[in-house]
Amino acid sequence: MNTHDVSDAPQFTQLLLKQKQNLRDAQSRKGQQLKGRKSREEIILQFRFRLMMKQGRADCKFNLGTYLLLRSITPPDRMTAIMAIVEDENRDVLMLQLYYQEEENERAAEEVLEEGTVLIVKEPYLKLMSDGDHGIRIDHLSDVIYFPMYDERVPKCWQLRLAECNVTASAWKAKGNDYFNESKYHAAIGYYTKALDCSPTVEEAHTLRLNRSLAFLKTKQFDAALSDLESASTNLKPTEKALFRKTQALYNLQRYRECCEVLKILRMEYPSNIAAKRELTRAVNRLAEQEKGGYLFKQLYLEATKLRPPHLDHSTYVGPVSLRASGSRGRGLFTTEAVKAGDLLLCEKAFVHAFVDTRKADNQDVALLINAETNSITMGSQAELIRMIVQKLYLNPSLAAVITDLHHGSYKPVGVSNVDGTPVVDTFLIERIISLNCFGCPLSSRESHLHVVEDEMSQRMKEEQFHSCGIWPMASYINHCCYSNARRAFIGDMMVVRATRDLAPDTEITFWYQIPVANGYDKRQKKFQHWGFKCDCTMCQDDQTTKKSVLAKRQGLRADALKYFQSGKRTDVAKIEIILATMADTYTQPAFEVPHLSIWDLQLALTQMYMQQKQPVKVIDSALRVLASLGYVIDGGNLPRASGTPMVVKQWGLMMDRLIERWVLLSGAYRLVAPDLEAQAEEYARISYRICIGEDEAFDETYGKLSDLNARP
Ligand SMILES: C[S@@+](CC[C@H](N)C(=O)[O-])C[C@H]1O[C@@H](n2cnc3c(N)ncnc32)[C@H](O)[C@@H]1O
Repeated sequence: MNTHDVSDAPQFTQLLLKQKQNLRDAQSRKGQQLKGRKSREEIILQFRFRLMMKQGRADCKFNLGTYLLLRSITPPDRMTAIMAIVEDENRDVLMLQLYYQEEENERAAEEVLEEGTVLIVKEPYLKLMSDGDHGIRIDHLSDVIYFPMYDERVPKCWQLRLAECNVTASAWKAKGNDYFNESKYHAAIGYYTKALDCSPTVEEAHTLRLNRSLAFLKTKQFDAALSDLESASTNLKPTEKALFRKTQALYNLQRYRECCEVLKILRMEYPSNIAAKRELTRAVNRLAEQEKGGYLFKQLYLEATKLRPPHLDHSTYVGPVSLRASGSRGRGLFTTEAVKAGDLLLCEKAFVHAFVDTRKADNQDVALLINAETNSITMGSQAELIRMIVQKLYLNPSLAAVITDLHHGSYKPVGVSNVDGTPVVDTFLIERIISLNCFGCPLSSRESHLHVVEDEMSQRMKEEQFHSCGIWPMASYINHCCYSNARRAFIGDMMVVRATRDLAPDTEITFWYQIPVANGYDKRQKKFQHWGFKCDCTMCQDDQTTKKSVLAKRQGLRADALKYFQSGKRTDVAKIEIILATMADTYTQPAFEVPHLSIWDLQLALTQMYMQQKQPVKVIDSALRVLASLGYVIDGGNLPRASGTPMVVKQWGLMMDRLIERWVLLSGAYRLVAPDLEAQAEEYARISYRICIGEDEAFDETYGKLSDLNARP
């Protein structure tokens, strides 16, 4: 949804075909033995040389067997994957590539695959690389088990520090502390764990769990930190540190109510703890957002402007909606009570959000993601999104279901969630989930709205495509409908979903996966192929049942109108009016039942012309026609009218960004000829703004900045 899909671009289609051929070739080699391999020395030398030159590319893979016991014999290199040369017990060597690892600033490659690391690779895939060499590719984090050097299972010939095998718990703990102090938290966790296995005293075990919990917090393993803190305090009174760490884990797992409760205890028991006071305020704010939708949207905007990546410290609010079955559409979100146009349905924090800073010229964060099974190629940060989700689920298994429950089409996930105490994260499942549920997003909808409004006619109907993207699990349950009743907006990594119409209880909420444009039924449906459905909304049905000759006539009239617009002659206005009236006659159903998609943007441009000609009465008539063509039913807005009659939107139609500006224009035009309607039109402008941008606290600032529209020449 709003991602940069380049599946149909000829230069990328070739890439997809090549990738598919590679996969077919790989499949045909499945189970074969390696032949004609280079010598051990040659492979090591080449890798060390590569390490210096920083080169290498990947292409295809096939299955080797059940598991391999390996030891790395070179320092690691980091490219897309972390790589090193590994040997088995027979001293055969190959390149090992670990994909979807933490970033260098989170965990150095040296810490993941230090020279001498011993590991087991489950179900290894042997990959033929583009340079003709072979490598072992690991896509699933849970396919690797690392053995610390002190582990008895490490083959004798590889054990370096046999003398350490009988060390006491306190000696292991001291080693853990050393690693912790060097910020090598994963190694520290390993040593604390070893110490806990060496029959520590109750006090020792308590300290070890406390120490390990901090290392877990540092490595974002919040589940494990919590579990340590809970078992550390079963017999003993929780210490100040333990309580504080518990609040950190709970906060990061977005368990704000529990977090507040622990913080209150902490405040009571240790009143001088200043950090706890600050944290309590923060957690209370998150709870108010989570339970009541109490957001200070201006604050959110400020944060989105300053933070890079724009990952805001705010929580998710699920409004009056619930997840239910939606017939052939699978599951969907439904209203649980009546809502008004503009009401908040969801304000969701991204589960993960991969940001591409469009102001940076190098575009280094943009990558191509090719899916040979779904025939799709996207450009953006989706590959990074896979890495982020895989990591987050691997580190915090309690969060797995939030993602794995999402729609994944025909993909059959593996049936186990845990092997040998390690969580199983199926990277290919995550990839499929991203492909069907990911949203492309701007830095903020306000920012992209300003572009839309400042663009001229040629840009108006362009689908917005973004390189930043994220997963918002709750919003992912919303199905598509061209004639939708909700819209999504973004403020940094927060998605705001509001109703675009008044909705009765138990109404299914829908929004656009792709903005509906007047380019015909087939072209519209093609965009949904990727998700495997056809839209059957009233507009799509109408397009399908309208005779081809009528559609062609409509297209012809549209082309004529566009020509007159381009000429920009004042005298052509009358001709455009006639064309628009003739186009309206090609529809058999009224716009309040089936919006007239071919007309609204032309009418919009006509309103602009009337505004430039300073004809307020015409502006009012034309702007109301724009709204009517999109399905709005408005009472009391047309002229002439009896003063004092209120203007009421009886039915809301399709919500397009540019309608905000039309309402602002209407407000300005009414000021001149029907002043009692000015405020009413402005109120509708605000509601429309709130829907499209997510909030209306910055409405005055935005429309002030756009200059006084009514004063434009
Ligand atoms: C992002 S998911 C939406 C939630 C999904 N219905 C579920 O059960 O989890 C997208 C999938 O929903 C279904 N879907 C969405 N809109 C639909 C529509 N208008 N008609 C039929 N199926 C639709 C398609 O299977 C699509 O691949």
